[in-house]
Amino acid sequence: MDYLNKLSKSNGPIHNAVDLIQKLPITNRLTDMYKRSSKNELYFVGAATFITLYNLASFIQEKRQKLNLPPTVPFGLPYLGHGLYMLFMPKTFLDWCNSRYGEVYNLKVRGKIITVTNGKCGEESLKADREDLSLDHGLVRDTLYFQYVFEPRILEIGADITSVVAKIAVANSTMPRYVSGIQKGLETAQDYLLKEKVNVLDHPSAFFQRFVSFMSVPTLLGEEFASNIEVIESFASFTGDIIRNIPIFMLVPTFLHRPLLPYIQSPKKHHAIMEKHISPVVRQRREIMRLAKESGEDHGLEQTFLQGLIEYTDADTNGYTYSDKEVAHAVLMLAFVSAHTTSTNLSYSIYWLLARPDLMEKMMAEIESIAPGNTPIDVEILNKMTFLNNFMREELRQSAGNLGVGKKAMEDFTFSNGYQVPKGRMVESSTRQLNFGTNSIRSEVEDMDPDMSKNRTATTPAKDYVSFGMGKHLCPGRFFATQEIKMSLIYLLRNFDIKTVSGKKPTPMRRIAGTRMTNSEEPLIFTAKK
Ligand code: HEM
Repeated sequence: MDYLNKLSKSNGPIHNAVDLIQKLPITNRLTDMYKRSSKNELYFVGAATFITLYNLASFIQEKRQKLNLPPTVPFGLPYLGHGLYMLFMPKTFLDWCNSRYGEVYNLKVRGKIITVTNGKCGEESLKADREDLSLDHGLVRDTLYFQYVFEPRILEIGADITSVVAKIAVANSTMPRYVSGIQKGLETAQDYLLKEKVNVLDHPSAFFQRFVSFMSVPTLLGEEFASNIEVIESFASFTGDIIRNIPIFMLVPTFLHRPLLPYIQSPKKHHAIMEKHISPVVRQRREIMRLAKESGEDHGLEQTFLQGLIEYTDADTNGYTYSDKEVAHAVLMLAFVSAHTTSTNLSYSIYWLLARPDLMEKMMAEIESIAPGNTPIDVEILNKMTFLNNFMREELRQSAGNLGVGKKAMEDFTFSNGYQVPKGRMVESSTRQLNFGTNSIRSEVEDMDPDMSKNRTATTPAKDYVSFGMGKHLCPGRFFATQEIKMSLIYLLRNFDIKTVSGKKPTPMRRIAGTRMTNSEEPLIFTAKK
C-alpha cells in the first residue's frame, strides 16, 4: 500500500514521468499534428505505424534466430506479404526473386514465412530424406489436412508403406502384365462414360478422374472390382473431395476446423465404401493365404497393389501388418497418389492436343503408322512411339507448378550453400524453374515443343525434368501412370473425334492460387468415329 501511495503522490515517479513526456518537444508536435489532422489522415498514419512496427517485429524475430537464415524478400503488407505478387504475376515475380536472391530465400504468404528453393537447393529439397524435409508433414498435413481424414497410425506409416509397395507392385518390369488390364479398363470406361455416339462432357475433370479409375481400380486392386461402380467412383472422387475443403480450411482458424468437420467432410463416406467392399476381399484372400501356407503351397493370388498392402509386414514394428480395415483405408492413400495425378495429366494431354492442331496431326500420324485400326497395344508398340513419348515428357514438364512439392522442415535444415531453415518451416521448390531454367521461358501455348525431349524417356528423371520428383522419393508410380496415359490417348484418339463445345482452342492448363496448375474445365464433345 505504501508503495502505491508513493507512486500516486503529486511528486511521485508516475507524475514526474508524465511531466517529462509533456515537456518533450516531440509531444507538442504530435499533439499539434493530431489537432490539425482529419480523421482519414489519422487512419492513414495509424495504419502506416502498425505496418512499420509489424515488419520491424518480424525482422527482429528473424535476426534473433541463431541460424544462417536465407534472405527474406522485403514486403510491405503485413498479412498478405508477397501474396498479391504470387497471385497476379507469379512468373515475373519468382524470376525476379530467383535472380536477385539466389537459390534459397524467404517469402511471406498469408501470414506465414515460406522458404523457396530453386537451382541446386531446389534439387536438394526434392532429394531430402523424409526425416529432414517431409511432404507428409508439409503438403499432406498443412495444406490438405489429411489428419482430419486418416487415423494417426495410417498417417504415420501410410506414406512409407504405399511407397514400399508401389516400388514392387508397379515397377518398370511389371508393366507388360498391366497392358491387358488397362485395355479392359478402357473398354469398360467407354461402355459407362462414352456410350453415346455424341458425348458432351460438361465437367471434364470429373470425367477424366472416373475414366482413369476404370483402368486403375481393376489393375491395382484386382479383377473382382472391375465393375464395382461404388469403389471406382470413390477412388475417382476421393482426392477431389479433399481438395474441395482446402479453401474452407484456409479461411477458418485452425481451432475451429474440428468442430466444422461434420458439416463439410465427405471423405469419411469413402472410408465406409472401402470398408464395405475391400475389407471382405482382404479377409477372403488372407484365408486363402493361410490355407496355402498350411499346405506348403503358393497362394497363387495375383500380385496387385492391394495384394502388396495385404502382404506388407513392417520389420521395424515387430512384424506389424495392416488390419482388414486399415488395408481398406490405405487404398484411399493409393487413390490420392495415383488417380488425381494421372487424370490431370491425361486431361492436360488432351487439351494440349486440342490447343495445338499441329501436335494433334503428328500424334495421329504416329498412331496411324505404328498402331493403326484396332492393332492391340503392347509395351513394344508403346516404346516405338517416339512422338508420343516426347509429347508426354514435355506435357509433364509443362504441368509443373511455379511452386510445388511443399515439404516441412522436421529439424533445422542446412542447404549445401550454408543457408539454414528452422524446424517447422515450409520449403517449396520452384519446380517450373527447375524444369525450364526460368518460370517465364516457354510458357506460351505456342512454345510447347515435344522435340525438346530429344527422345529421353518420360519416366527418367533429370535436372531439367523433376515432374516426378528426384532422389529417393522419386515417384514409383511413374511407369504405371505414363503407360495408362499413353494407352488412353491412343484408345481415345483412335475411337473418338474430340473437340471443345465452344469450337475454340482451349487453354491447356489453369493456374490456381497463382502458382499451382490445374486442368481446364472447358466442356468437351467426344464423337464416336464408328
Ligand atoms: C502423372 C502422374 C503422377 C505424377 C505427376 C506424380 C508425381 C509425384 C511426385 C512429384 C512425387 C515426389 C514427391 C516427393 O518428392 O516426396 C511422387 C511420389 C509418389 N508417387 Fe507419384 N505421381 C504420379 C502418379 C503416381 C501413381 C500412378 C502412383 C501409384 C500407382 C504414384 C505413387 C507415388 C508414391 C507412392 C510416391 C511417394 C514416394 C516416396 O515418398 O518415396 N504416383 N509422385
